[in-house]
Amino acid sequence: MARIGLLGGSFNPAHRGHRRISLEAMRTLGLDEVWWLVSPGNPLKEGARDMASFEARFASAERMARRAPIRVSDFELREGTRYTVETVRKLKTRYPQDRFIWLLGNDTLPNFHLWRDWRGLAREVPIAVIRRPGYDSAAHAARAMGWLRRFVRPPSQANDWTEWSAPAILFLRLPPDPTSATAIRAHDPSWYNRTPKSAKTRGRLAKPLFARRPLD
Ligand SMILES: Nc1ncnc2c1ncn2[C@@H]1O[C@H](COP(=O)(O)OP(=O)(O)OP(=O)(O)O)[C@@H](O)[C@H]1O
Ligand SMILES: O=C(O)c1ccc[n+]([C@@H]2O[C@H](COP(=O)([O-])O)[C@@H](O)[C@H]2O)c1
Repeated sequence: MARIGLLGGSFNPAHRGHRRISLEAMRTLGLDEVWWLVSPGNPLKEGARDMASFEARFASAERMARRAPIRVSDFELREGTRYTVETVRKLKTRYPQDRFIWLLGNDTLPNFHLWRDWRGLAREVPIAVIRRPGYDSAAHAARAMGWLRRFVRPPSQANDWTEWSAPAILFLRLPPDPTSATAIRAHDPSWYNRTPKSAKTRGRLAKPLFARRPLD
């Protein structure tokens, strides 16, 4: 059994905040790996004009994940899933021997009640929430927290998450990292026009990334 953290995102682009929170979560939750699930299209960001191509976002994630126990995955593109609840159900079916925990930044909590079947998602996997500067009060006042609050686990039990039955939600006490893709795009507005030229990346995308097990 591997203990796997799932970080879904647009990665538009990936940045050192993604890497840092993944490594910190790995340590705190006793994870073997973190899988970055590059979203083909966040259902709540449909039509976003500053969204780079999937290939460019995937390549940026691969660069940022280098030399870390982080796997960048195109699982959602291959499986045709757009909603996290579907993705997680497919992952659990595909990798029944592994245990998954969903990682998210607390900036996503205020809109979590808009995710498709978010209660169903919370029943599938425990959720670990990572603080972002400036989002604490909005996250705790989030509409979804009205229901999720009763499932909050103390940070002292973080390493025991595989023993929990979902729903379970844990607020990790990690040093907040201010990095954001929005700020990076504001600084370099043209990045999303670039597409990766590397044949290596095209080759990687052309064959199943998860042929057997992601780390094989
Ligand atoms: N610095 C950070 N600290 C904590 N969580 C983060 C951080 N950056 C991203 N995340 C989380 O990682 C996941 C994927 O994030 P995403 O790819 O959207 O990056 P982002 O910086 O939030 O992008 P954008 O600014 O475009 O919304 C989300 O759950 C998000 O909350
Ligand atoms: O399932 C949903 O309805 C849903 C709605 C909005 C966002 N998500 C997921 O949330 C993750 C973070 O997305 P983003 O764009 O904020 O990086 C990513 O995996 C999305 O697919 C999922």
